[in-house]
Amino acid sequence: MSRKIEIFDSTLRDGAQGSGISFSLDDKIKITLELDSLGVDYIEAGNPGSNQKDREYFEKINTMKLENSKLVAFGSTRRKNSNAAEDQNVNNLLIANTPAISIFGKSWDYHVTDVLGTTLEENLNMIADTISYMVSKEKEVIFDAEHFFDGYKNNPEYALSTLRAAVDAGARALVLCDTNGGAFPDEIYEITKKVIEEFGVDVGIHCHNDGGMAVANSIMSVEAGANQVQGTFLGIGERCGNANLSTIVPNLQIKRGYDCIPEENLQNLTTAARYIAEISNLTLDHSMPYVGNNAFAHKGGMHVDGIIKAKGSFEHIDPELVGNDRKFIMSEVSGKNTIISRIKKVDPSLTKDSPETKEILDLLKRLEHEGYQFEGAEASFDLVIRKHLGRYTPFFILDHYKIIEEEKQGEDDCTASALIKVIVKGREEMTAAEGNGPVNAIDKAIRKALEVFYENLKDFHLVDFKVRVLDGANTAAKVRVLIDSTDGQEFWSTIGVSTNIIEASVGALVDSIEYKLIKDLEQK
Ligand SMILES: CC(=O)SCCNC(=O)CCNC(=O)[C@H](O)C(C)(C)COP(=O)(O)OP(=O)(O)OC[C@H]1O[C@@H](n2cnc3c(N)ncnc32)[C@H](O)[C@@H]1OP(=O)(O)O
Ligand SMILES: CC(=O)C(=O)O
Repeated sequence: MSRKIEIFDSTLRDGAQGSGISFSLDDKIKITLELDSLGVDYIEAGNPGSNQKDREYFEKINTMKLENSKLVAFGSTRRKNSNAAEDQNVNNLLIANTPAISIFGKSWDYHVTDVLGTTLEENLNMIADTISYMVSKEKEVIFDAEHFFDGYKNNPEYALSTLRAAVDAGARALVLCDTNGGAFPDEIYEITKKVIEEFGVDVGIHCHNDGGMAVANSIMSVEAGANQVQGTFLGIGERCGNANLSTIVPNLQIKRGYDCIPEENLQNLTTAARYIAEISNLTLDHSMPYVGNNAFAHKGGMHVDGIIKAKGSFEHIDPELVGNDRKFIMSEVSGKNTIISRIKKVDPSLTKDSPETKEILDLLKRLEHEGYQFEGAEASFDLVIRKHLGRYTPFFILDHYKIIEEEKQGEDDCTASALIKVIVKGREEMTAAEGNGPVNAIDKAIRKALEVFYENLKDFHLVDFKVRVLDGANTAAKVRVLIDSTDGQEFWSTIGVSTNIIEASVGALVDSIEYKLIKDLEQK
């Protein structure tokens, strides 16, 4: 039987201490339900002594039923020279009505004297008094020993005495915190081992990432015997963040055989990470291990060739295990194997050795040399393939366009108008539109003209527009425009390159509309 490691998620508490993170009440509820369905053991969801939103959250979440996770409220030991039963913040923890409570207390003597401003003895009393009060209220208490590793290195006897005070008062688990995030994996391993030998109770690990080692440190603590890992789901948190659970869980479960979340839920890891990023209003780092968009993306031609021949040749795990996908990225460092799967979508009879495949690869490399970058614009590359293979009949011709830019005073945000003429099946259509900038105006005018012929363009819109100046900053430099579009079902990206920004934008826009029309026709 594999050893059970409790997964303790603090996205909603320590994650919320990350710069730029602000969860609404609704966000907190959604993230809680997602973590519960993934099967994490504990969700530390807030500090009811800190703010009204956290108090409202506990009120609301307590009306819902969680299937897998225990809710935890978080707060400090009582204030110095007082009494836990009369401490407002301590009592606020009880209002949260959670089965478990995390109490954090000081374990570094320097913090006791210089931050709390009290005696070493009084800090031990604060720990013992607060925990025994919570235990008397039938709470499961998890003691977060703040700055434990720094404290241990400075004064091991005192750091251990804080843990002793917690255990004697009834704490169920001792969590060793690398609060400043500067410890090394070997130190974490040695110190965790000593604590486990000394106390024989459940021990957890809580690491911050200031030295870039939070994941490695958490894993070394588990290897030393810890059976709870605290972290945040995407590694968000104060300063450089917390240990990233979306990396730790698969590392422990797939690579080391520990039991972290139900086996069948591992394949939901990527979806959960993307959902939590969306709710947190974050762009998920494409390179994030296991769950990032590029975690299994192959660009080098030889790597793609290797993967096609032998799946394990350039991947540490099968991406499906964590619900992620393998991707091949088109670029000037591609080989024939990278592009053949896209060519086959247009003409299944072609193979890697067909002359057309070599011609398209050469064309790709030439276009990339001219400034195109198909890595982020695969829809445009599909059109390049179709055009080269003679499998492309344009749905429309943009005969000409004219842009008038306007300097307007006042509130009106329309700053440009476009006049365009399109030809569809021999019929001409002229339209004009105003927009917030020339690209917006021309986009509106083309759509207005084409919707007369193609009703399905009504549900299509642009979601992102990026411009990059190529070869230096002079005014004759080329620009590359990338447009992301969606019709609510699918996202696609197209590219245009020119010395003229409007021309580059129109190129990307026309490709995007053509791609949508071809896609819909073929799906009929
Ligand atoms: C390592 C960690 O992540 S610990 C968690 C840190 N998280 C947060 O700080 C977010 C939530 N915090 C808050 O909302 C606020 O700090 C509150 C409401 C809890 C407290 O606010 P205030 O009462 O105004 O105090 P403030 O935040 O300015 O100062 C912290 C106080 O807590 C005391 N304190 C700090 N740690 C502890 C502890 N473990 N036990 C008891 N008291 C503590 C400090 O000594 C200081 O009190 P003092 O001014 O009397 O010396
Ligand atoms: C408790 C906590 O968040 C820390 O020590 O980092």
